[in-house]
Amino acid sequence: MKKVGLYFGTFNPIHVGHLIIANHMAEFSDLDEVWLIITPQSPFKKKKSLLDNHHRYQMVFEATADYPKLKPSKIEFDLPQPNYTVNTLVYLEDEYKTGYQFSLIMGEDNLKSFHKWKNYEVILENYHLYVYPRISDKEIDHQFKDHPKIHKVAAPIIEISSTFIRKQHALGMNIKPMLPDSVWKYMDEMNFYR
Ligand SMILES: Nc1ncnc2c1ncn2[C@@H]1O[C@H](COP(=O)(O)OP(=O)(O)OP(=O)(O)O)[C@@H](O)[C@H]1O
Ligand SMILES: O=C(O)c1ccc[n+]([C@@H]2O[C@H](COP(=O)([O-])O)[C@@H](O)[C@H]2O)c1
Repeated sequence: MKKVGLYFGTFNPIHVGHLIIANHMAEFSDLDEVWLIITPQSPFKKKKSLLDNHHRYQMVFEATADYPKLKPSKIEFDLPQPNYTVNTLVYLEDEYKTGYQFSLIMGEDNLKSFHKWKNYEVILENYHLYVYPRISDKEIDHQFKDHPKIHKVAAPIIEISSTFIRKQHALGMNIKPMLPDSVWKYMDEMNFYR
């Protein structure tokens, strides 16, 4: 049985914060692999300055190329938008009928709004959540505190966001250390976020 952690994100673009979390989960938890699922349209996000799915996928592909336990995934590309995670999980279970055990990876910030996700109770009934620390003022809903399916993983906190990277890059600031080299090169050559 392969234990796979699903790490969903817009990845517009993927940055070292994402990569450090994905690698930490693959190396230091009981997960065998982490799949980075590029979400075409996140339910709570606006489409503004959103790069084409395939470009975002290509950057995740480049970022994870040297990490055999990290795999980019296009599975949401052909699913209805916005992409509700519960629907993707149903699709995944159908595609990978045997030999896989899926779990979700999320930051503490997302856990704090998890009660607003579509059918979150169904997700929690069927899947384990691996939660890493994130800085935010909101409180964790009492129903998620000490929950047997929610596992805290002490991954490092790296407060970088794709929004910051896009904005500062457009202003001509040097954001190079925040991206894997291959991602920086691809983004620069393609003139993204200028
Ligand atoms: N620096 C970070 N450290 C850990 N987790 C992060 C970091 N940045 C984003 N995440 C989380 O990783 C997942 C995928 O990130 P996503 O690309 O959707 O967000 P983002 O980087 O915050 O992008 P944006 O700024 O465009 O909203 C989300 O669950 C998000 O909360
Ligand atoms: O299913 C939902 O209702 C739902 C609501 C918000 C977010 N998500 C998932 O969580 C991922 C990270 O969310 P975000 O908004 O922090 O980028 C996003 O890519 C979606 O796959 C899912």
